[in-house]
Amino acid sequence: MDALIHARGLVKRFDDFTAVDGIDIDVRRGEAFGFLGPNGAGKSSTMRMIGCVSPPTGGVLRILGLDPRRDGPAIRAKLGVCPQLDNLDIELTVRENLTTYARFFGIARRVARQRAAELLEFVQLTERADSKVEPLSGGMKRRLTIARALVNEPEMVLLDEPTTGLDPQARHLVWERLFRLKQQGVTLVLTTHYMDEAEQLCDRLVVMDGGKIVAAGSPRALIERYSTREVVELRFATGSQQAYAEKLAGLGERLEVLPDRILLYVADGDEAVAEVQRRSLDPAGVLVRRSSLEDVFLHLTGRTLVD
Ligand SMILES: Nc1ncnc2c1ncn2[C@@H]1O[C@H](COP(=O)(O)OP(=O)(O)OP(=O)(O)O)[C@@H](O)[C@H]1O
Repeated sequence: MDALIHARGLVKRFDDFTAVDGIDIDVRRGEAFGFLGPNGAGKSSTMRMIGCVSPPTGGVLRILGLDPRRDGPAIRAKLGVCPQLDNLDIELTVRENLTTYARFFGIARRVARQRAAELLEFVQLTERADSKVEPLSGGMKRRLTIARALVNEPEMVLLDEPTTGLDPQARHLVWERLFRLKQQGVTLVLTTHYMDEAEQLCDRLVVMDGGKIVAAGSPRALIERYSTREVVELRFATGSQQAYAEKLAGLGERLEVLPDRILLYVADGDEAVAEVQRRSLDPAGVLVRRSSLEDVFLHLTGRTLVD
């Protein structure tokens, strides 16, 4: 197996706090690999170790077959990094952000200009090439940061929460570009706390919580293993959720009581709704949907991903 990232028992400690608590991962060439988890799960700390900007405290870590403790500069030269917060140079134009960055990699000026033009086309910013960065929308800045991460034609691109803070339309544009990169065979490694992002983009992912991996696999395999086919969401206008939960006993495989709704895990949602009606429960709101990674996370940790 051609593992671009190989980690065994990887640990990151800050003083006496353990942010990453002995994780094992293998990322293969050409796949999109995700770290899914809530804030503070240890995703960014892991990414920073992979990006060779933060040394591991313990365990084994190999990136592109090299040792980050010894070969940091050589590894970084082959990576594209899209950090959680855009750190573009706001005094430069859109194009200059790419050409200037290219110089850090020793790319000749003429090649850099050509590559910048191609990348701006790719991220659909050609028309803004000569404008300053400041007035760009959040989505445009994100796309420019992604373009910048591609300047050195990296073997692997690291994206820390690529669409956090973007509106739905801007998120879709970013997803679409990342999907295109994936189709071109670029290995993508991303962190996210959005289950839909993980489902859309990742071939395989690990679910992290409290510095540990609590589950690993493809989105589909995780849903099949840890959830049911459908979920019925019930909202009750009055009375205690717990009292309703008791009346729903025996319905479906599993039941979760959240502060604002009850989730019923079932094979057939419509059948379950009919049974709810037979029991004269009369919920104020009913929604039948397919299981998602959110349900996997809830099942594994007892908490929702985004509170
Ligand atoms: N430099 C640091 N010093 C001390 N603690 C840190 C440091 N960096 C991160 N942590 C702590 O480690 C834990 C994991 O943080 P990390 O940023 O890796 O989580 P995350 O899953 O990426 O969450 P987020 O979505 O907020 O970035 C957090 O509790 C955080 O406060």
